[in-house]
Amino acid sequence: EYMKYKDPKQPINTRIKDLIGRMTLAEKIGQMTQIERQVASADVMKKYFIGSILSGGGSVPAPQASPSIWVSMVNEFQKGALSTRLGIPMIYGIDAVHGNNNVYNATLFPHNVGLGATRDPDLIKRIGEATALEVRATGIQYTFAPCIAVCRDPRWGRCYESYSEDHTVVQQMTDIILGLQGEIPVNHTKGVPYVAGKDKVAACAKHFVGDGGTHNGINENNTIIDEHGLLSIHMPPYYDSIIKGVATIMVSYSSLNGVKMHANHDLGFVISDWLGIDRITSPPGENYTYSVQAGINAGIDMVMVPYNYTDYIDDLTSLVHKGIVNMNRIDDAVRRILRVKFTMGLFENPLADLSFADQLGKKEHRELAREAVRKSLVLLKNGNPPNQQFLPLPKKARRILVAGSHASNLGYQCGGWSIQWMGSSGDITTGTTILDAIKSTVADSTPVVYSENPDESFMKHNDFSFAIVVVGEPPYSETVGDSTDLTILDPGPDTIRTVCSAVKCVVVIVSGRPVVIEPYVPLMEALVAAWLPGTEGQGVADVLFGDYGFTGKLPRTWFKSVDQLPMNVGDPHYDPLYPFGFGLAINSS
Ligand SMILES: OC[C@@H]1[C@@H](O)[C@H](O)[C@@H](O)c2nc(CNc3ccccc3)cn21
Repeated sequence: EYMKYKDPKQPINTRIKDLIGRMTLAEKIGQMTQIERQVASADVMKKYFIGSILSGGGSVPAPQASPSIWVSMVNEFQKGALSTRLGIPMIYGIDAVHGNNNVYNATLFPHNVGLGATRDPDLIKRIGEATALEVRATGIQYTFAPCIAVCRDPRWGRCYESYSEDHTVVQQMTDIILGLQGEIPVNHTKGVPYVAGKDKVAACAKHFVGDGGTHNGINENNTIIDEHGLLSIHMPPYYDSIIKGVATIMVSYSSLNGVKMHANHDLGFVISDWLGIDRITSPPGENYTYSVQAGINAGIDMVMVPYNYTDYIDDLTSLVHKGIVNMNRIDDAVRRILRVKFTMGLFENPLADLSFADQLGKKEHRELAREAVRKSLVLLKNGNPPNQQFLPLPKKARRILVAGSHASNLGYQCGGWSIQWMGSSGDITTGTTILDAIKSTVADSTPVVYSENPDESFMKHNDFSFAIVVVGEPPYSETVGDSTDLTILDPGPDTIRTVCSAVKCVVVIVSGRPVVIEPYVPLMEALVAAWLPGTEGQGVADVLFGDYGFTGKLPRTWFKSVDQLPMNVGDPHYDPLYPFGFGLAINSS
């Protein structure tokens, strides 16, 4: 029989009103529930009216799963959702934060800190477009990106997920939303969620608010800041995201002046973080009923449970029956969720197909990533006076040495949130290491010798024209990445000392943030910040050997010593090694 909510010709508000009027409490609470794929099945979807599923970091249907395996899994769950009385489609979310990074063979773009160095919003928008296609290749319609944190202290383990310490750079980079979700039509009401269609995905501005301003960069900790500081530093990127039609906003684990954001009171829909409401109490989960009450009444619309969904559903149901959570709050939450699902056409196209399968890791996207790598490189030193500049390197040379822990390690150059939640070392996916990039860039007649950590004898008994030393940080995510010393992974410093005292060298730093480098700068001819470039290492060689110039500018202050932290551009005691915005160019004379 005809039902208004199923009619795409009806205005969205009419469809929402009609559908919500038909829904039972159980169906409404189901929409407010997001579960992890490991506890999901078609039967669970049908029985509990679940509205959303996610892949946590590294959670894949099979190692190196192909697009067709992903699509089959997503469609299996979707058929369960569609078999419910009202047939409300589910939405599947994943952290595609630098490409569809959990998926083998996906293009992994530079992490956000590197994209901030490009100062190129159009590039970032194109990255959003490519990312949307590679997410849809796996049948997924929703990504927990962009992270629009304004990281104020590089000791924070998630600082590489932040575009910049300067909110204006972060605001510029919210253009990625237009790539992920699609450009907003002129007649679309500003601030209302917008997702164009089958080749676009719903996005998620995160983590609301002040995640990048926690005390001493301690993850999930307390952001102590006055209203002016909050509204002038951390909030502005949310205005830009909402104006650009962002579909969802994820709440931060962190607290604001002692109040947990997950329990703090006002968008598309608001989603909690993983176990986010459990962490309202300390210890987490101590009083789950209270967590549900506080979270939902604070304005969370969908909870990323992600495992104990029957507790969540039972607790919320009884809170509503007791009138502790008002039905108006439930209806508000469900309306926001349905608005996103209707506006993105999920009711008309609930099932994925393989029409985007060839988008995964396709050449054009890798070339785009390579362009992003080129533009993300920041030249910090080039030559020791009175000599001429050292870079660009000649492609023809007698013999080149490539050394360092990060020269031939795809996992290291991708960083966290790469195939595994915390990333990992070695050949994690398809791509080009910096070593391979150098080899394919130099003249055929030029020998390239690779030694990860050569000793003095090796250096003494070998003759090189120059050396490229690639060192930096190991991959990390979230709290594991919190650091108070910010040192380069051993034996990086030794490699710099041993190689650069024996032959002229350029040091390339692969890191998620500024690291301790000041003691070694005098030893080197040139210094390049490469951040976390992702799979397309060719972009590094493109610039080192002069096929392209250096255009990157520091998106963050590079400190002299960690004792100076926190230290941001504009601070009175500003005494950096290299200031925010710094970046040398090759003079073409
Ligand atoms: O992966 C979902 C979210 C992510 O979008 C948030 O940015 C981040 O804060 C976040 N942390 C976790 C918890 N970490 C986790 C990751 C993989 C397996 C188990 C736990 C999940 N999530």
